[in-house]
Amino acid sequence: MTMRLDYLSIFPGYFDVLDISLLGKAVDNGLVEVHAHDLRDWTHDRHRTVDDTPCGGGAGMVMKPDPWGEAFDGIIGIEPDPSVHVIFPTPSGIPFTQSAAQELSTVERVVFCCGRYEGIDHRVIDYARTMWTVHELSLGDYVLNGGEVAALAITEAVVRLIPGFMGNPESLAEESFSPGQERLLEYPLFTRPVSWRGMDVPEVLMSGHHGRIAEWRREESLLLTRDRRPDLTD
Ligand SMILES: Nc1ncccc1[N+](=O)[O-]
Repeated sequence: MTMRLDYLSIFPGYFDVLDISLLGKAVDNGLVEVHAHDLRDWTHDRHRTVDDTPCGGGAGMVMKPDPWGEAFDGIIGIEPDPSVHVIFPTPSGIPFTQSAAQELSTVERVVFCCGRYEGIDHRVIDYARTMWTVHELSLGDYVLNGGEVAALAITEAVVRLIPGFMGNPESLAEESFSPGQERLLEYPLFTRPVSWRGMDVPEVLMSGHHGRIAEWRREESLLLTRDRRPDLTD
């Protein structure tokens, strides 16, 4: 299965980065197909206007609905299709989690709508909900200037879970937030040299005793999670 990813933005250049590293490899081996679109291509005035002042007053500008609607018609189509997943990255969205990434890694088509300014006219989201499966997702409680960086982060979290993407699927099993791992943070990792600037790799890891190593790692995960993310332990 090839996943098709579309990105709608007034800064489509943000998505050139998808041509490099693992994501580039996924594109090369046909696991994903990436299309970035400039929202201004669906404007008709000389200034290629995509925003206007907010109804009801208030600071900043709001993205007009018309370009989005025409872009949707051109990129996705005019027929409802719940198999298309449309993602609006927004600080007012549902927190994006590894389980959401897991679910999205199985869909065939994802369209990222990257808002700028103060946001997108709400009717765009309401319209999208009548047509496709819509996700308003937040990466965290902070404000970025637009949805592009969040769309890249969500893309990376999702694409790396597509079967066949990672060389060694084993490496996915033990990560933080992996299903079946309970919800524990990953234990500290070490590699050679065994001694580095006066600091040694914990002896247990060099013992070859797999039971004790597993026990040490679980204990470290529990301590770390309790200390940094007590919310995950309840
Ligand atoms: N935090 C955010 N700020 C702006 C746009 C999107 C965001 N987010 O978390 O997805």
